[in-house]
Amino acid sequence: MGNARMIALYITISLIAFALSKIIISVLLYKRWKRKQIVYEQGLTGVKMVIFKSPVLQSLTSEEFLKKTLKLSSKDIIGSGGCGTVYRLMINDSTAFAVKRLNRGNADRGFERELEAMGDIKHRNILTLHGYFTAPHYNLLIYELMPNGSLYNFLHGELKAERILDWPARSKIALGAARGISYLHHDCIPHIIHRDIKSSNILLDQNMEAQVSDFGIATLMEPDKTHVSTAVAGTFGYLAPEYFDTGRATTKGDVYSFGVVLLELLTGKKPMDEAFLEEGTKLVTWVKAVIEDKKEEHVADSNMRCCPIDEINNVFSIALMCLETEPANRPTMAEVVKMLEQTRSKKVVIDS
Ligand SMILES: Nc1ncnc2c1ncn2[C@@H]1O[C@H](COP(=O)(O)OP(=O)(O)OP(=O)(O)O)[C@@H](O)[C@H]1O
Repeated sequence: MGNARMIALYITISLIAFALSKIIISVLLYKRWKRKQIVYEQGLTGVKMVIFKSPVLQSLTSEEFLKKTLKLSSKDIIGSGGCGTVYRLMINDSTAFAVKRLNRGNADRGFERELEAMGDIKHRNILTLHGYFTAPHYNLLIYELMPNGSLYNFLHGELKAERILDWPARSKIALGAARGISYLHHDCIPHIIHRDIKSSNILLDQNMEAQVSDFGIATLMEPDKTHVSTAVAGTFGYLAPEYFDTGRATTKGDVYSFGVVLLELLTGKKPMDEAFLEEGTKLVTWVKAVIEDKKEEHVADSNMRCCPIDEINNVFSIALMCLETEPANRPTMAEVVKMLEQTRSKKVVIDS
């Protein structure tokens, strides 16, 4: 009798737990669905626009947004890359977005789920995705517009001559980018591998704070593959050596690419600078040789006005750790953040 009662009690508890879990999952799914606002959907033409609710977008009407998006033309282009073209979308004098046109159409549910997951990520060092637009022959991603463009443009592009980045600005960008990547690796569930860390994917806001962009793009472009190929999963000069053998993107591969970005910040040189190619070398090999000879201050970018030697040498050492040939010997991004923070705080102690 006692046993029968116990069994009945267990069954009742299990049923209540099952019902409760169903209710919780439904509430969570409903909340997620509510968070999204479908601005426009036209089944016949296969066009759909989804804008994630946010304070920035509250005052905009769907028609206004859609009309302006469809009017984008070559005069609005602000950049282009392997996956598509980026446009400036001016809604009014005070509101603007960056719209990235991906050269693939026919979004499936997996593509949309991926974008919704990207829209959920909120971090001060990760570029915010505000929404997307799908059409039969192309897709658009709607991002926050970064007024200062990319780190690449400051170090090697048209902004190089106009505005020189001093060491404090570079050190702030390095730490911000490291925090953004660390957030993707360690705090997002499931964890996210960026796959294409490079200076053109580190954008700069109005305060020259780094925002990491383009994560997930490689997966979006090749949705059916278990791993992504070199053509879209990374950029030569930034790819970790093991990638050429395995073809697999890993968090330690991101750490290696971040090490290359640190060298770019320290030396002001491109990873595959023409001068290196002529000599049959590359930035990483060149810097490793220089550091072995303990001559790192000779390769620090002479455009940085003040050069706190100790701090710069520390960051060279952090870059070298990231660039270890054996992935297991590289630090995690969380460790890189800690080391960069310690380097900066040491400087404050010395300065004060
Ligand atoms: N949100 C944004 N705000 C301002 N400028 C942007 C934004 N997104 C991209 N850009 C600019 O557009 C350029 C091209 O970006 P895009 O991501 O298409 O290519 P990429 O990262 O340079 O190369 P690839 O896509 O081949 O890896 C960037 O280098 C940057 O200057």
